[in-house]
Amino acid sequence: MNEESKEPQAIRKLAPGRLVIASHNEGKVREIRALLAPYGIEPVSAASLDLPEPEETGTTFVANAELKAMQAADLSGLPALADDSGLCVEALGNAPGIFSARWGLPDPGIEGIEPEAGEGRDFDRAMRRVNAKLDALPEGTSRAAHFVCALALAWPDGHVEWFEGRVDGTLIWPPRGDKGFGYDPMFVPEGHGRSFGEMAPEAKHAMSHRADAFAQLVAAVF
Ligand SMILES: O=c1nc[nH]c2c1ncn2[C@H]1C[C@H](O)[C@@H](COP(=O)(O)OP(=O)(O)OP(=O)(O)O)O1
Ligand SMILES: [Mg+2]
Repeated sequence: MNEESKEPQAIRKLAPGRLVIASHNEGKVREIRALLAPYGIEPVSAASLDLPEPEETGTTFVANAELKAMQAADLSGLPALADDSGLCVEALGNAPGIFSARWGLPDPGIEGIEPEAGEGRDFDRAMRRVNAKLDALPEGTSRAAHFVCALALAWPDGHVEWFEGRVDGTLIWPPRGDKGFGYDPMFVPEGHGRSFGEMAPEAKHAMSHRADAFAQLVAAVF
């Protein structure tokens, strides 16, 4: 398929305002909007449609992305794009992984993570917990980590397509930068000196797990 024939198909399938971003995470929604903008797609967010936040009962990133996308497509009658992502720390058996958002809660209900006082999701807390787990391991333990992003695109007829992206890097302490979201300030991508928290959005989009998954989605769908 040449470029000219791809363009009209993209517009027909995913017209502006005809795609729901099935995410309640503002940081993610901001990034997904920026990644879709070059294709002329202006999605509506799950929050603006008052869609509920489903329970993420899957055991993989893909399963959770699929569940979030299917629920949003079902409730809205529109195609829906969901993102399930997380930080995998190799020396921690790839934790926090699919529980990356939960590690920011005062009591994540996860064995080996002490409950704390407080309310709401807090990524300073989540990053501190990751760093404490690494510090408890023998000196010289690898601080290698990767982010994973699974995207699921669900159509109202029940058809789902999914894509998975990844970026490798190292965890630093203390965290650096106030850009991005989540674990960005403690993650330095391979071959770079700055953390995701120190990078402008365009720099992060040039190499992130989310951009990697998006490239696959764009190649398959547009
Ligand atoms: O680029 C990233 N930079 C930093 N941290 C990141 C990134 N990508 C995912 N993460 C971490 C934080 C996030 O909270 C969790 C995903 O959990 P995840 O369930 O997929 O998302 P969520 O609950 O925050 O929003 P929602 O499910 O409504 O899309 O992993
Ligand atoms: Mg979630």
